[in-house]
Amino acid sequence: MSKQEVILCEGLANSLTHAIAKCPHDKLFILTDEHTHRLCRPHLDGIPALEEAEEIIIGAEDVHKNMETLAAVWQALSEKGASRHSLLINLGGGMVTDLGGFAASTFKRGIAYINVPTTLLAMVDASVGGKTGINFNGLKNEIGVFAPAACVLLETEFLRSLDAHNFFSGYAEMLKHGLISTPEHLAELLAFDTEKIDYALLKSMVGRSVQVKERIVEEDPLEHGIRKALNLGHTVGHAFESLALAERRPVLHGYAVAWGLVCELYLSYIKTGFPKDKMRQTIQFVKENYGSFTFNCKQYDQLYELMKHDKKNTAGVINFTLLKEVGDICLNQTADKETIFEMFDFYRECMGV
Ligand SMILES: NC(=O)c1ccc[n+]([C@@H]2O[C@H](COP(=O)([O-])OP(=O)(O)OC[C@H]3O[C@@H](n4cnc5c(N)ncnc54)[C@H](O)[C@@H]3O)[C@@H](O)[C@H]2O)c1
Ligand SMILES: O=C(O)C(=O)C[C@@H](O)[C@H](O)[C@H](O)COP(=O)(O)O
Ligand SMILES: [Zn+2]
Repeated sequence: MSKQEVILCEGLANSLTHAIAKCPHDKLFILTDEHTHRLCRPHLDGIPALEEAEEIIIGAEDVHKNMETLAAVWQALSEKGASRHSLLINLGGGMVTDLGGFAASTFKRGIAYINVPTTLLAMVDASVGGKTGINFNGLKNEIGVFAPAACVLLETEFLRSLDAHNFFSGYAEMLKHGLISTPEHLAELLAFDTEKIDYALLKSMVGRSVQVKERIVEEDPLEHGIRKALNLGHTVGHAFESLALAERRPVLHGYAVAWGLVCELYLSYIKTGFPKDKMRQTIQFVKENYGSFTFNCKQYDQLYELMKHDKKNTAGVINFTLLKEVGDICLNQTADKETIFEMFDFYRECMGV
């Protein structure tokens, strides 16, 4: 997999113009969702390289990260005359970059694409690293391919229009990066004033956070080993997200990850000796900022079944990424059903569910 260029922009117009020039193309397409078309597309007005670009607009949020939307994007590319040599710009959050990246990398066996992430989550995580795909059969990212964007342009000015829920959703993936990197990075995240956002400081933290991901992806782009660290919190988090989707009470991905981190830090504490004080400190942050996902003990089996679909699993054995310490990662950890149910009991008790 080719190395991906990730640029923390000082001026999006210049960076985008250069990025487009580096991708020879016959036709240019811009993919947005209905919100980013309204809120973010105007930031690109007046860029000469985009003058002839065709627009493709899809529905917003994860309920649209599906086959129907994917087919609609293929259809639009086909009808608007895209060729093997066309270029797609994904302007949006992780939903747009995941689905747009998958549409691009499968259309005519693959056209180039550039990601311009507009949410915190997409900037620090989704737009980088080449995981693309859609949800299918009630499961997260069940269909997809590894296919990196030619270039990822991070313009943190977009974050000024993000609502608090989507801010915290992205912040959960930053916390995950803190937990798998260094105590200093985690401490900085836990101390950040999320009520009165200092956007200059946030920009530098976005830079540090995305670097955690970049370094890991560079070492293991196809998730044979260390990339599984980026999945901390997701074995349980994706099960929460799928259950919520099935019950028509969808939750934001980062919220599911935050609650998944609570569960998987507990597993880390009992199985790999993660320090109790650091577990409590992180859980406190989650309790204060994310509320809780409600479920009862009758749903444990359903969550367990969902976890059996995790992509890290082999031969039906549920695979977790756990921690011995902040930054000390234990891959390929398993837990029996009894321990997993004990973990759910812990979650419900400490989150007051
Ligand atoms: N590929 C990966 O490595 C990876 C990593 C993490 C998450 N993901 C996926 O990313 C998706 C979540 O991404 P997300 O959190 O960005 O959600 P999203 O793309 O659904 O965006 C959330 C909402 O914010 C709106 N929005 C986007 N930019 C905005 C802006 N600047 N101002 C105001 N509103 C804006 C969107 O229109 C949407 O309504 C999930 O599907 C998740 O599975 C993928
Ligand atoms: O980039 C990765 O690798 C990750 O695991 C990042 C996650 O935050 C992200 O949610 C990813 O889409 C999960 O991938 P999946 O393989 O568990 O579907
Ligand atoms: Zn994630």
